[in-house]
Amino acid sequence: MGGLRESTTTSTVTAITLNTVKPLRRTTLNRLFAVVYMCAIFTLLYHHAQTLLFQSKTLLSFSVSLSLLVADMILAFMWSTTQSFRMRPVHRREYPENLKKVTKRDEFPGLDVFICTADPYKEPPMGVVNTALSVMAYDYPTEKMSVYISDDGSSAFTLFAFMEAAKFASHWLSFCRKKDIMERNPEAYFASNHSWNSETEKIKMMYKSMKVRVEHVVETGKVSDEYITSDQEREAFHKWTDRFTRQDHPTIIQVLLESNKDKDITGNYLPNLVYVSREKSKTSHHYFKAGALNALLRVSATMSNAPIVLTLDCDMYSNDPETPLRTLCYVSDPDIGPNLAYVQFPQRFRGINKNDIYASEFKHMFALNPKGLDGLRGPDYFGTGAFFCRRAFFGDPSTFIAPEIVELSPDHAVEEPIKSPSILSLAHRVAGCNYENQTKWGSKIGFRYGSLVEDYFTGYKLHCEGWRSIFCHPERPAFYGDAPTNMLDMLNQSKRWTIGLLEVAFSKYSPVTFGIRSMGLMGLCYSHYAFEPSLSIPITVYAFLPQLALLGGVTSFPKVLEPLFFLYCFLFLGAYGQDFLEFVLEGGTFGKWWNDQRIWMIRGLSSYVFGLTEYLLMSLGISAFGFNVTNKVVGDELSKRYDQEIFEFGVPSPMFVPMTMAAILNFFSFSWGFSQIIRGVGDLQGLFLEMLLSGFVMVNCWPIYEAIVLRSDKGKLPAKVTVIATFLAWALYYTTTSLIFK
Ligand SMILES: O=c1ccn([C@@H]2O[C@H](COP(=O)(O)OP(=O)(O)O[C@H]3O[C@H](CO)[C@@H](O)[C@H](O)[C@H]3O)[C@@H](O)[C@H]2O)c(=O)[nH]1
Ligand SMILES: [Mn+2]
Repeated sequence: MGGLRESTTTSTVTAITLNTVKPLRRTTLNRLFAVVYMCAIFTLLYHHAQTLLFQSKTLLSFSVSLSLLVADMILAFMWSTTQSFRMRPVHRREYPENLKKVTKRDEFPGLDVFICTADPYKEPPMGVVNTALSVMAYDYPTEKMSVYISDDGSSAFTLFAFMEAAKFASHWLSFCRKKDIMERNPEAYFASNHSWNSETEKIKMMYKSMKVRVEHVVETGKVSDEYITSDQEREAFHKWTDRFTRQDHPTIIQVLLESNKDKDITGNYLPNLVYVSREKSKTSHHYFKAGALNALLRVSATMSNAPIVLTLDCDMYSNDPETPLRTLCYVSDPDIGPNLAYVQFPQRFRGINKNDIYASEFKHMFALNPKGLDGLRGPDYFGTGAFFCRRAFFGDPSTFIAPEIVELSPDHAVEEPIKSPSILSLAHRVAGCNYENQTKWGSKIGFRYGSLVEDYFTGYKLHCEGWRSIFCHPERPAFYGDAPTNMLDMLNQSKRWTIGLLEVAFSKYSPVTFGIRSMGLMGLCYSHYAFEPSLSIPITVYAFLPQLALLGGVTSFPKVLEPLFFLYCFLFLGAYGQDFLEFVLEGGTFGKWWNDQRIWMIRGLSSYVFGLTEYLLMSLGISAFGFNVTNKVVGDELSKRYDQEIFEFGVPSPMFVPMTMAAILNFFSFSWGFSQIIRGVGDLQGLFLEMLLSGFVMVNCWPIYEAIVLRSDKGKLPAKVTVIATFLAWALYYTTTSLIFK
């Protein structure tokens, strides 16, 4: 694999540094530790196998040993996949200030921005508008930029919001340029900026009144006549006929701003702004977000066909106008450019509470692992905040796959203005719901179909084809998005991912087979995600089995000071210790890390289990699932509790049951063990590890105990969940102790 030297990429002609890459210092230590830890794992597995073969005389001890062996084998496999991220982590930096020495501004490549939205109630149009305005105001030649909105919710309210946004943009863009502000999301700017003058006051009023109109339209459910300012606008809304539904309607494409024609108030051109709601019918597949993105790839090809494409979720606004320039530092690098599929920026979230109680920063997924991947072929695609080279969607770096019509080819030049009838009619055609039939879209071309995590799957397929990607993580976050602020939203998101990942794990492209074969270590990295849901097995085993055994008078772990005791201690402390160190080195705090590992357990007992089950039911043809969009609106009361770091349950969801069962059962096994020791019946040495495990689970379950007994607010755990969980925990205890551990 050859050592990765510290390297500096310079443009050959001018010797100007655009980007640098350095291996992380901890790499050698990581590799050494991996060897030691691996030996420890093998010792434990050897011990389990021996116990199973030679010491398991009864059915009981056999099943306990077998379960522990299986659990530890899965943990060992998952550990090995994590090591692949630790073998070659790198750190990159880019120097956008040097860019102008290499390329002139008018030689910058065109940039098409895709913003996806799917539901005007879960994703309020004002949020989408703010995201769009923040990118329209990029420090980038406006005549080279086009912003496309994909509305899978096909909502007249969203279109209305963007008609308003188009008008406001002509003030906002020139305001940003004049004041040279960093914060170009109007909502965030007005919320945080306090040095007012009359000009700022004026534009703020303008923004507020737009917001009032848009929110009024959503609230009343009607675009009232007084808000419509031209016949053209009125005509656009005629498309929403009585027969129009979200699942069944014709294509709607509205060009709201046309660059080279529409100017802002100071006479500068505005970027293109296009609203697209692709055709839908109940009889054809839509492939959720991947389908939406492919429709935009085609529509944008007919209108602007920029070589660079930025994909954004509707909540993910720009926090730094320089971001596209950072991307260019890689795109225009002759050593990287030719094989480069995309430059991925981290997902960052605004409004996360102090200790990030739902671990939604996803530090491993969005910060630590990508650095490890970047030393190989590059980070996986996160679904948002990625600048793609359009060419990467058409074949591998050496073989170009031509699309079915030449106008969609990445090198096709658009000759006519985007509002011309021929362009508009082609755009409508390629947004049609039957357009993809008998084409390579979704399989060989564009974003890939077949998984609910279209982002992960698309990045994976691109890497398999030989493309590379870059992880660009500047100090000032490039984008900010929303993270779930209640337990159920978080678990539902995680469940959707679980299903999507399993779809890949058990497909013919499974990373453990196809992936490792086509790209070695990189395939192991992808396996880490694909098989993450399998962690639910060891987590469930460790949350219930030793505790039930303890209640049945059987111990599963070695006594204190036995050699194996130290092995267990080393394995536990080694894994947790290394994880903690990495987390903190990446800017985390103890509190955030603690919650991160807590949520890891909760997912293992909840979303992974339910995701696995739903995936099985789907495989058997019993049920189907869809893309359940994450809610991006937060009520006041909930938001208050979130800020106070109180867990939000509130609804009686089955997803809360297994974790509540674990909380109850661990409480009883711990208390029982404790009473044994107090009464002098049990010996502490023998029960020590069991007690430690139960104690650890209990500390992790503390918010659940609180939610059961101490709280009376709306977010507490519904009594129904407690009752069901108590009953199930008791049934589990009863069957195991009376039938198995008797
Ligand atoms: O049929 C659909 C469903 C969703 N979306 C859009 O997809 C985006 C992501 O949806 P969200 O509910 O916010 O999902 P998250 O779980 O928060 O998103 C993560 O996971 C998704 C895959 O499950 C990726 O697509 C996202 O980029 C990634 O941030 C949003 O902008 C939606 O509007 C569509 O355009 N069409
Ligand atoms: Mn999201």
